[in-house]
Amino acid sequence: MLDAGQTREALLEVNNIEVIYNHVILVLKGVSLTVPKGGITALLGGNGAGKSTTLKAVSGLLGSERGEVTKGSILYRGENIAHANPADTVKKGVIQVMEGRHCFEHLTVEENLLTGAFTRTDGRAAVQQHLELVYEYFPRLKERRRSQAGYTSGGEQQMTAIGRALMSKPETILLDEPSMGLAPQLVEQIFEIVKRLNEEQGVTFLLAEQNTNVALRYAHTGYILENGRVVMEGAADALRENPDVKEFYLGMSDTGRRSYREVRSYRRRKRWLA
Ligand SMILES: Nc1ncnc2c1ncn2[C@@H]1O[C@H](COP(=O)(O)OP(=O)(O)OP(=O)(O)O)[C@@H](O)[C@H]1O
Repeated sequence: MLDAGQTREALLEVNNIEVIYNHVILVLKGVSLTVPKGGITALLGGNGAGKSTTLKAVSGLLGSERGEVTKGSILYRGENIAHANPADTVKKGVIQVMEGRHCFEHLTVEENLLTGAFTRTDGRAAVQQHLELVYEYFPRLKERRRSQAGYTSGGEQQMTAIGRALMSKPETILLDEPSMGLAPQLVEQIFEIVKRLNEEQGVTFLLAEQNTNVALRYAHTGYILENGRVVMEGAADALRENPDVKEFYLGMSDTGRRSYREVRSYRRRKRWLA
């Protein structure tokens, strides 16, 4: 199972991109990554590392925040989408679920889901059928379908946000921090659904997470970002066993406290990359 992320064809290739906000704030300093078709790829790193910015660069949402890809390319199925508008990117099959859910609070859960189908041209019957499919994955949303989204729980709002993205019939979902603010049991439930959507519906995921532990248990491959650069990448199981990842991102170590010398060499590497 863990080879899935590594052996399949590349769907999305981010090549050495630089992103600048407001013409002056350099945030991504040459990020490259590959998302294989049918895989779950995790983008990891602490606060402000550049995870959301990377996702927005792919989905085309940077523009609304005065951000811009100033170098490099973003190839989706070989076509450069680095400067595409978000609606065109959705039509190509790539959609982002923003951090913090962003439901339309005054609309019902079902109305929220239906807004996700706005780029579709395959007719109401197909949309209705797809809605039922979304409810199969999120039975809780079916129960809550007539509730105003603003009055549903954080977990239900996260489900609504993912369900709404699914309504566009995406090939790839860019999922930003699905675990944010949710209890561990709910986080696990959401990741289980991600896994099923990946395995049963073939949806490719690129997910940004601060929760390294859960992300590396569900992803096939991972990239760790620090300060706008990729500092480590590899198969998820290899990253989970990596002593630096264990110590700095999973809060554990094989050998108890690691020696100052080892920590220093890691820091030195970080400085080198900075
Ligand atoms: N619209 C913006 N204008 C200026 N700077 C921004 C903007 N959005 C993000 N940044 C800066 O870019 C850097 C990376 O932010 P980003 O949100 O991509 O990080 P992140 O890894 O997703 O972290 P978090 O999990 O906290 O969202 C941060 O220093 C942040 O302050």
